[in-house]
Amino acid sequence: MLRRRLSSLLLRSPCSSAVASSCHHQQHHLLLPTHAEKPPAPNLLRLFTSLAGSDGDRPFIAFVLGGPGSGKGTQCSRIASDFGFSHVSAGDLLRNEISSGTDHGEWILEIIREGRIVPSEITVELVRKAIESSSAKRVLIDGFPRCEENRIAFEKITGTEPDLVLFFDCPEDEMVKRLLSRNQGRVDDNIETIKKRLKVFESLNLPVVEYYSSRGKAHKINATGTEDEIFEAVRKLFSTLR
Ligand SMILES: Nc1ncnc2c1ncn2[C@@H]1O[C@H](COP(=O)(O)OP(=O)(O)O)[C@@H](O)[C@H]1O
Ligand SMILES: O=c1ccn([C@@H]2O[C@H](COP(=O)(O)OP(=O)(O)O)[C@@H](O)[C@H]2O)c(=O)[nH]1
Ligand SMILES: [Mg+2]
Repeated sequence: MLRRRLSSLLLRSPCSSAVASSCHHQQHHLLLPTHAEKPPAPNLLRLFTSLAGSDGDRPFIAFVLGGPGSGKGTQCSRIASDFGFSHVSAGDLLRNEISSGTDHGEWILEIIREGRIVPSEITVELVRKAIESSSAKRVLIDGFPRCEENRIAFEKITGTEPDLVLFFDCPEDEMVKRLLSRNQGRVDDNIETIKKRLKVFESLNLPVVEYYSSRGKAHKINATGTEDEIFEAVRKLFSTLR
């Protein structure tokens, strides 16, 4: 059961109490191309070589999605240093809100502790400001949007769609193993919260990947193997940026 690949699931799990009320449940079946199966489409190559995003003034934006523990943060650091991207982690922005003692810090902490999704009003603003304050021409948005409601709010408020979506595809048991040995003292890296996060990921985040897949923007990366092996697949996809 745990060994199943999330991308091949016909998602039927019922909404759990861990699911944010603002994000509704849908059924989805992902049919994504892997990089190995399919080289980047010509329009993707054009976008890469153009440096800026399709709106001219704004940076090239890549959303980086995948389940908890799939290696988003790890791979984003490497993409950032090898390909000149700025790395915006939505989870880190939220944790900064908690540690800097903002008004809503305790509320955000409770949501993260329960594995739920922070309302778009908070995250879209944090992500938007981070993009705006970055001088980089290429930005990775790690771990956002977490649900369709996040996606729609981001696109509406910024008037922008990502140029590219990376999806790290990893079996659940591997993600659980990685999270339980992450050792960063995170309140959500315990088995109870991890189970909730996996449910939220399946029911709310995978539909976002499927949406972008249907728009020809999502690229699936096999996220099993060593960090180096995974980065090799990522590197192939991004190498036209150099
Ligand atoms: N390919 C890999 N194999 C084994 N462990 C990994 C791999 N990639 C990342 N990790 C480790 O797994 C944990 C989760 O990785 P992370 O990048 O934080 O994932 P995410 O941001 O998707 O939750 C970290 O402790 C990281 O060092
Ligand atoms: O756009 C976001 C990003 C993160 N989170 C919350 O922050 C937690 C940790 O997110 P992060 O991306 O750091 O976790 P990862 O998937 O990298 O383990 C998530 O479980 C959510 O509770 C959220 O609500 N919205
Ligand atoms: Mg992360």
